[in-house]
Amino acid sequence: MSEPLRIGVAGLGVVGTGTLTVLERHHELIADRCGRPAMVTAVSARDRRKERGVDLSAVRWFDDPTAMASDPEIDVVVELIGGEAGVAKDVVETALAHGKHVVTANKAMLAHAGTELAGRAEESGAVLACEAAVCGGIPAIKTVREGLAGNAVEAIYGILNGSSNYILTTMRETGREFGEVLADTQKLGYAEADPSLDVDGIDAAHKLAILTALAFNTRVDYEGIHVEGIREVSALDINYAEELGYRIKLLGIARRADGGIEQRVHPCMVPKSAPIANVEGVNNAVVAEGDFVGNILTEGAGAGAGPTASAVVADIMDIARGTNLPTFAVPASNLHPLASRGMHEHQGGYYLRLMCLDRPGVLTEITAALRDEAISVESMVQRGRGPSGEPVPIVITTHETREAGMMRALKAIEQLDAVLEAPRLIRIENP
Ligand SMILES: NC(=O)c1ccc[n+]([C@@H]2O[C@H](COP(=O)([O-])OP(=O)(O)OC[C@H]3O[C@@H](n4cnc5c(N)ncnc54)[C@H](O)[C@@H]3O)[C@@H](O)[C@H]2O)c1
Ligand SMILES: N[C@@H](CCO)C(=O)O
Ligand code: NA
Repeated sequence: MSEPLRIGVAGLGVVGTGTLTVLERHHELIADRCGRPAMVTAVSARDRRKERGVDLSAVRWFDDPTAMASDPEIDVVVELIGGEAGVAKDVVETALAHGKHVVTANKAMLAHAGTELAGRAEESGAVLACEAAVCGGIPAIKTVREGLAGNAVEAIYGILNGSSNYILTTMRETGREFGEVLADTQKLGYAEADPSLDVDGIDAAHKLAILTALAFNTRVDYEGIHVEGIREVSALDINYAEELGYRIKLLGIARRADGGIEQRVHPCMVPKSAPIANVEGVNNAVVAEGDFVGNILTEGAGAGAGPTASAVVADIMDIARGTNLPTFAVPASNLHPLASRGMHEHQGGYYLRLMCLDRPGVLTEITAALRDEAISVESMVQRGRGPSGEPVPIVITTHETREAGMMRALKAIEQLDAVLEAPRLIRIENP
């Protein structure tokens, strides 16, 4: 058997201790599959005395993870500290500068500096691997980079944030409102330290930025993503969605379209019959559309110690086997600039919910605003009548139309005297 691969782990939180556990428990299996052992020889975290349930007696401890990243006795640095910049990025840059391979789960860092870091890895001949960064245990990166290598990818999309999916699922199942369910996510162990990263769509956008680069061989362009979260989704909209045959899901979508690639994260109404509509709770799912293979859906746990560590260890094993694949499927120097397609050019169907005074002529005013933008109504629901002066919901779905026109129509509708609250708009997606 060959020399052991020597691993330094920076960060011993949920994913770090999970990674140590997998490497310890499957020591023999990993050595058999790789033809050499993979051994953690050094670690770094903030608190040396903390009890973590893993045996650290035989490993070297570094208070400074950057010092560990330049240690000549280490072959692979596993960065599991987190954070868009700061110490995590210092660790990765230091390791790559010393020609060491890097495995990371840090989607925030890669969304902002992925192209640059992949370039540094290429220059030093090192691997920068990040399967754990995109939907934890789901092999999303391997599926696109390796399994679909012979396909042109038309689109990649999915449920990329488990906390938001849990909130939407629970709202639907219990009829509770967003604010009441939000607190539950903290107990799941899935939420980011700052839960607004989850519910405002930012975490999903971080992962989408990485997937887009992989699928389309483009530079990572987080700034080009249109991002909306789920705070505004109400129990009322979830009920209407059910009635109309849809589920509301927070999707991250990157699709080739005229003039470039559309990248967006927002709540979507998807037909209940679509496989992705039935991915519930904390689960994630990624769908890739390849020109030869068709649609591939992978579903599973996008977070948690075991699933995320499973992906970290798979990357470590690639390195142990001597596999050196580019981070984003092509060498970083060959990544194309991404021609971002603006949201105003998006074409799709829309769900609108308006809270209106129930009086003669209101519907005519609303449909006139839609007609003026050549928007064709697919269905309209107005039911019930509240106490005098109370708003009643009017729900409209439209046929496919251009977002720019829809936004103009919405502005006109919002200004009508009979429309009492800001209209709610949810895009309809037919995956
Ligand atoms: N938790 C998940 O399920 C999950 C899933 C996918 C990706 N990730 C990503 O994995 C990474 C780690 O997440 P986590 O949930 O394990 O975080 P965590 O907060 O549980 O652990 C972070 C660890 O980093 C250490 N750390 C912080 N600052 C440090 C410093 N200056 N020097 C040395 N160590 C330091 C902490 O002591 C802690 O051990 C993040 O990038 C996160 O986005 C996590
Ligand atoms: N906060 C993330 C964790 C995994 O990236 C989620 O809820 O999916
Ligand atoms: Na993954």
